[in-house]
Amino acid sequence: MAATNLLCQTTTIHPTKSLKIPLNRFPIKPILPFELKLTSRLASLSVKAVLSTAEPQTQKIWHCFTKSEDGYLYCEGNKVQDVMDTVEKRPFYLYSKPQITRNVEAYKEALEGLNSIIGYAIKANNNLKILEHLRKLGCGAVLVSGNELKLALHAGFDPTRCVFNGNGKILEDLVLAAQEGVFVNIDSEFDLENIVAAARIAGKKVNVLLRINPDVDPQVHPYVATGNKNSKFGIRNEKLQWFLDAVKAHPQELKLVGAHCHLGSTITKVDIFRDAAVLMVNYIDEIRAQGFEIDYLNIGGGLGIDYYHTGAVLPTPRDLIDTVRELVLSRNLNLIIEPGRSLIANTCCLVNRVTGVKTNGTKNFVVIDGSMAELIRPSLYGAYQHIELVSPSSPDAEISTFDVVGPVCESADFLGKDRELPTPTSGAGLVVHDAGAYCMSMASTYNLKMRPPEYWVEEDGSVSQIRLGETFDDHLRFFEGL
Ligand SMILES: Cc1ncc(COP(=O)(O)O)c(C=O)c1O
Ligand SMILES: N[C@@H](CCCC[NH3+])C(=O)O
Repeated sequence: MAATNLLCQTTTIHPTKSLKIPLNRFPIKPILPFELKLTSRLASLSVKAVLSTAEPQTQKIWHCFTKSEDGYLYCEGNKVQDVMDTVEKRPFYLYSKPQITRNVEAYKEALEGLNSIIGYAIKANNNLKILEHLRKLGCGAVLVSGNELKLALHAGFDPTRCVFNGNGKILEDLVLAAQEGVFVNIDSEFDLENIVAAARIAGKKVNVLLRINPDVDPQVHPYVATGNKNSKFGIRNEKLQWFLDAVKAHPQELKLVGAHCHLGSTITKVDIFRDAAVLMVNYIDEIRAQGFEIDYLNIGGGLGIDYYHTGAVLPTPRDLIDTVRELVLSRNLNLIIEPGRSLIANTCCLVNRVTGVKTNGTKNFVVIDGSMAELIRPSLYGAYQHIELVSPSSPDAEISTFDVVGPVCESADFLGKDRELPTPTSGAGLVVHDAGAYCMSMASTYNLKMRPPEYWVEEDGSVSQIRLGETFDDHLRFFEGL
């Protein structure tokens, strides 16, 4: 595939600039000041970028997908149209492997001078090739199921750099975690009992962290908020003493090594992490005062990304780490972080083909072959993901406002609402950006839309398949021999 000089593009963003953001471009709509009734779809809102004191004066943002002046979309020097012409004719995910590396390097550089573990949250994307690459780059892993743990082991992750999270961990999975020496987060009274039982079965003492729910509002969609007091995750501080006593009562089974919190996902203000970290180090002081020698602060994941493609100033991994650095150093702690989205989301597009264009009453639709089955975030959270065509349209293509929808038999089956696009022709390529996190890993086979294949652009610019697409025969296999 043709390599061009369009490798990666860097944009320098100035934090004081005012941004014009169309109101229909907020990813998760039911939140805060943006729940306004629009009289015009094209109405826009002036938003002054709000900066925390921890944020730098300029930031570098990498884009691995770039548009050339003549209107073609490229991924690391590959024309996406050329990739489409080469691979199977069905929706597919296209990743940039170098971008994954760059994202990890950004975290590693930010963490210099700290003892730390980058625990990649496997739930964001569980492609085995991607996991192996992240492991080679030095990441640990964060797991929420026994199968994620098995996959992490399969991908070669060092289990002593893995953390097992979750509010409903089952005994069998905890036994495996205990055998392998994985850190386990205690989430509830029954969870603690199960971890004790697992330690006995495995004949191993388990390194545990207390998942404390600090009741800090992450200012995100309620479905992805986890650190406020009514959340199903973690323990409340009023119960802290009960858990400390329970750990003390099981010296053969449990070693308390740290405290964990995870506030939620898509967080775009580092002050939120700072507020939580202040509370967490205070808990750590209290816990240490009772004679526990705990060494780890785990601040979870949650850093958001620029889904809107507005060039907005968003906190980088460095901003996140800098905001907690002094707190971590002052208590001589090891820092664990659990990024998912900020490591993988911007490395990938879902590439689709336009099936046709239709108009119903006042609404225009672009119907594509991809759908909520391949990428559910817009349907589930009303999330915004940027959409564009991969090739230039003809000069006479009328620009209109479209809902971009799939073929699935649900009115919730949309990838984007009210998007301004040149009217595409049937067969045109259309991408949904920032599809690396919580897209393929949340894909389903609803309406028997089989899960799509995945490809990545390698460091040398070549394109390789990194997952086969599911087929109809795969579905039939579930019934063989029954
Ligand atoms: C406990 C825990 N850690 C890490 C993550 C990863 O979050 P994100 O992908 O937003 O970085 C999640 C998901 O929200 C989580 O629940
Ligand atoms: N699935 C969510 C993130 C959930 C994070 C897991 N606690 C999303 O797509 O944004």
